[in-house]
Amino acid sequence: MDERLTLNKNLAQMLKGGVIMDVTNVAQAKIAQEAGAVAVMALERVPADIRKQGGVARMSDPKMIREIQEAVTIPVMAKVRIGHIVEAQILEALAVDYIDESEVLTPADDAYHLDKRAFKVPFVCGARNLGEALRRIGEGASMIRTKGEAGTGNVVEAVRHMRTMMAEIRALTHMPSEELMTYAKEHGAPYELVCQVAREGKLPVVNFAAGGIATPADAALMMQLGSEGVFVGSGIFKSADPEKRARAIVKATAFYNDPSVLAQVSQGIGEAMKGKDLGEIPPEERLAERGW
Ligand SMILES: O=C(CO)[C@H](O)[C@H](O)COP(=O)(O)O
Repeated sequence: MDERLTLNKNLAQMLKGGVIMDVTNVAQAKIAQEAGAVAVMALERVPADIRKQGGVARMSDPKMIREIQEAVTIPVMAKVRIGHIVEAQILEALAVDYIDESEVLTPADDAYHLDKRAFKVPFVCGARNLGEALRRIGEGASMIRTKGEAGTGNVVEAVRHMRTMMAEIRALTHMPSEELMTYAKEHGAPYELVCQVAREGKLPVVNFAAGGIATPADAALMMQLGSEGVFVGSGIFKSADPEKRARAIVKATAFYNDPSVLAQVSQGIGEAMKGKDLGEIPPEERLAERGW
């Protein structure tokens, strides 16, 4: 099982520097692939629609996932509700490339996340801070994404989560070894993983940013803050011209440190999704608060 976990972690490294796009049908999956996405996330509704329509958001119809798997050659990810063991078994049976145990869907279990070591397929999980990331990695996640606030078109939470994570990692690298156990206790993080981050100055798995990225500049910002790639959903398919915006976000993610390329790819790509101020979202509708 540990060999499998190492393999899965290495597999996720291959996505580095890339954009993973939420897609809800074959046409969108093809747009994503042609734009240069490194993977697609197959789901029935992008987070902005999940937010708008309300109700319980569940794993997508396997038929839709299969159609997308047949239509593209890049990896296909799909989401399960937090703690939903059977949805994860179904996605593994469908041979998706990654499972996202996602707070964007309505949690199935309000106490326990999945034991991801019980599966062969790699998992990606959301986190707002280092403690949460290390708990998910301890459960067997092969990839982390900061949560942001999905479906808002507002990057502020993604920035906050990435800055928190990077600041906590930096702080650990300066911490005297006798303080690490107390840190582990206070952050609810496995001690061995805390020691590893303190030694290496980075997470033991690849770390992407997600939630609210809506422009090429947003994607580049997350990369400059230390992200190793980005997930974009609503920001592309709720914009005026998804094809142009998808291509621009891919290029901006690759050339995140080159303002002249960023200026060029940001122009003439049509209107961005409208977006929401975080103040408009009541606390009970904050998706990032789901999970622990
Ligand atoms: O949930 C996700 C990752 O699991 C989405 O891919 C991501 O959060 C999309 O958010 P947005 O719609 O704001 O781009």
